[in-house]
Formats: sequence, C-alpha cells, structure tokens
Amino acid sequence: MSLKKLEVHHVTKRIHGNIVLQDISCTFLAGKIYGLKGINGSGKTMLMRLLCGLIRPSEGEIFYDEKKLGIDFRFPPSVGILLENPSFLDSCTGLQNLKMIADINQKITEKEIRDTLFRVGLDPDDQRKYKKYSLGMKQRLGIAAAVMEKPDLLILDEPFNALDTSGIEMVSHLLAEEKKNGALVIFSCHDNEVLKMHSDQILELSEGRMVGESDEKEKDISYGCATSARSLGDAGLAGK
Ligand SMILES: Nc1ncnc2c1ncn2[C@@H]1O[C@H](COP(=O)(O)OP(=O)(O)OP(=O)(O)O)[C@@H](O)[C@H]1O
Repeated sequence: MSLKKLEVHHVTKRIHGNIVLQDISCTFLAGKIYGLKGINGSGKTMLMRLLCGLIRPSEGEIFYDEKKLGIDFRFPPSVGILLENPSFLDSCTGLQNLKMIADINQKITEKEIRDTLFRVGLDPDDQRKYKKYSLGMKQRLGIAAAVMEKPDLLILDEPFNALDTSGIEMVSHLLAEEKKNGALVIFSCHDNEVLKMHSDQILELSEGRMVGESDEKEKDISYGCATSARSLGDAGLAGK
C-alpha cells in the first residue's frame, strides 16, 4: 500500500447555495478503520463523495499524502468505492459486470475477480443476470467491485445494508482483512454497536459539521469539539 495519509483541510461544500458540509478538517491514516456516523442527511455520503473525487469542495483542500486532489490528480490513484445504487448492467451476470469494470484499469486477472466474488459469498459461475439479483446480492457485488483491485483506500457507504447474517459476518471479516493488509478504510453505518466494533475511530457528522470524534481503541470520547479548530492529527493520532 502506498497511501499513508488522507487529509481534509477546512472543506466546505455548497450545493445550490445550501451548505451541506461545513469546515470539515480531519486526518485518516493507512491501516486504520474509520466509522462515519450521523443521522440521515448529516453529510456522510457527501463527505465520502468528496474524498474520492466524485465531487469537488467549494472551499478547502483534500490531500493524499503530499498530493492535492483535483490538482495533482483528478481521482485518487487507488480507491475502491461502494456508494448507493452502483451502476451495474442489468443484462449481465455478476462476473461479466466485474470483468467490464476491471477492463478499465487492467490491473487484475479473471481469477482475482472470481476469488473476490467467492470472498463476498457470490458464485462466479452464477448465470443469473444482475436484474435478477436480490438486494443483498447486489450489495455483495458492490462490495466485490470496491475491493477487487486491492485499493489503498476503501470507501464504503453503509456496507452492512441489506445483508443477512452471513453477509454481515462477511463484511466484518473483510474490514478486518483490509485493515490487516494496510488499507485505509472509511465506512458509514447507522448502528452504533457495529461502528464501535469495527472502527479505530468514529467521526460524527451533524448538519454538515463534524461534531464528534472518538478513539475506539483508547475510548477517548471527545464529543462536541469543533473540527475546524482541531483535526484528528492535532488530537495526537498521527503516527500511531
Ligand atoms: N444531489 C444533491 N443536491 C442537493 N443537495 C443534496 C444532494 N445530495 C444530498 N444533498 C443534501 O446534502 C445533505 C447531506 O446528504 P448526505 O447524502 O451526505 O447525507 P447522509 O448523512 O449520507 O444521509 P443518509 O444517512 O440518509 O445516507 C442533505 O441535506 C441532502 O439533502
């Protein structure tokens, strides 16, 4: 893994004049899992979209190590993303869909794609088309697409959604494995227990502001801090 640190510096996002994220600053380190929490509409998805370059900040900057997103590169060089409604082709199987995506970067072999499908609990030889997939199968395929190229950065918006018990176990296992392999993982979730179980650090958003951060390893809960005044790096997490 080459990415060591992802830094967000005073990022604000306005859409049609409305502030959807305000003065967000935080630091994410490789080999750690960060959980994003917050009620519906608090800005979790928006922050994740900004981090992976799908939208641009209105103000502020995002750095991948020393490189600035939007200036030094348009999209992060090694990122896997699970966002709502992934765009798979209805008329293709899971394997065909992943092969088409993998063709873009040509980084991985068909065997690696098949192994990834197994990893998320899908059968690579399943001939059913995507349109026939259940919600949980669609979610598993979305997760497979995000992880198959072994990205440095994994951004997963509500990865536990729509999954049965075995799917929840699969994602739990996968998060731990990705962390062990040195990836930087950021995921969102509405379940506090799940967030606590899997996160090294939980970041809480409310109305587009970062209102809390807690170090789950040290149980150093520090809610109510203004993120503009204090990044996670300032909190002494850098270099741990
Ligand atoms: N395309 C858009 N145009 C304008 N405003 C948007 C758009 N997408 C989201 N928003 C607004 O941005 C704010 C943050 O939304 P976001 O989707 O990031 O919330 P969230 O925390 O991910 O919510 P949820 O838990 O429901 O997924 C909300 O006020 C939402 O209405």
